[in-house]
Amino acid sequence: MATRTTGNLTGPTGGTGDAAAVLTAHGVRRAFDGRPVLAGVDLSIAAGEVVALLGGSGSGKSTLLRVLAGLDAEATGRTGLRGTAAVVFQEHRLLPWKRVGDNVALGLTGPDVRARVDRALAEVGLADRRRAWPAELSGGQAQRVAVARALVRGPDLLLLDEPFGALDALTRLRMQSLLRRLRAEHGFAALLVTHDVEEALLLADRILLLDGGVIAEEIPVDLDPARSPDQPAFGALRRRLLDRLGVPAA
Ligand SMILES: Nc1ncnc2c1ncn2[C@@H]1O[C@H](COP(=O)(O)OP(=O)(O)OP(=O)(O)O)[C@@H](O)[C@H]1O
Repeated sequence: MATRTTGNLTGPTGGTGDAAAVLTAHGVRRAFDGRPVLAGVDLSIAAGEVVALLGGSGSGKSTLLRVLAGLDAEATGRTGLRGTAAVVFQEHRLLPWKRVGDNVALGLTGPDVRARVDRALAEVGLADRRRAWPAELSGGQAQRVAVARALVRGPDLLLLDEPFGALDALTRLRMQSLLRRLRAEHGFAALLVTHDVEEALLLADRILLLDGGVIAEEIPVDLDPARSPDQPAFGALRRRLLDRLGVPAA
């Protein structure tokens, strides 16, 4: 397992002892202006596993994801990534002066780039928008391009920071089902930051609750793959999570 050496994050290069893990973190800490936000986070994500990271607003979810993505030079602790990771943020972050296809191709090299881009766009249902400009896309389409841009790299791990948070409810449902399909087809692992309990239950194999700067609770989602919110077991887990997050029953 390659170990991150960005900023103050250090660790052994030979592995962390967690052979099946695609991502590990040990004792990750981050403070802003002397105020600790991450106070020693430990986690491990197995190859192909989808883990949702839930927590109240300001609990440090996005901070943790940035650290795990290698985007925070100030964090301390140890992280390890096996293979490649790609990140999708809440905003699509497409370059407005590049066409859709060129956004997806960004940084790729080789004779088959065009074919890979076409395949990735087809997988997110945008085969016909390769020459469009980002400004010509709806919010949902732009976010699909962001997913294609991640997918085209063949990632072992997707780091998803509220990827559907800015979308309307219907588009959000469509994107959730797209992610489920892509995951089934490609088998990537994912860490999904969300504050939507239902989204976490629909997509994740396991839920981590971030509270007080640490992973305060880990909840396995023992639901069948064809899960749906109207199943009693789904409802029971939802209630348990909402209770844990301090949301009173209606
Ligand atoms: N660059 C920064 N400078 C100063 N404080 C920051 C910075 N980034 C995050 N914080 C603070 O760290 C805390 C955690 O922020 P973070 O965005 O990680 O929380 P979150 O759980 O993702 O929240 P939300 O669910 O509302 O998006 C907040 O109090 C935030 O104000």
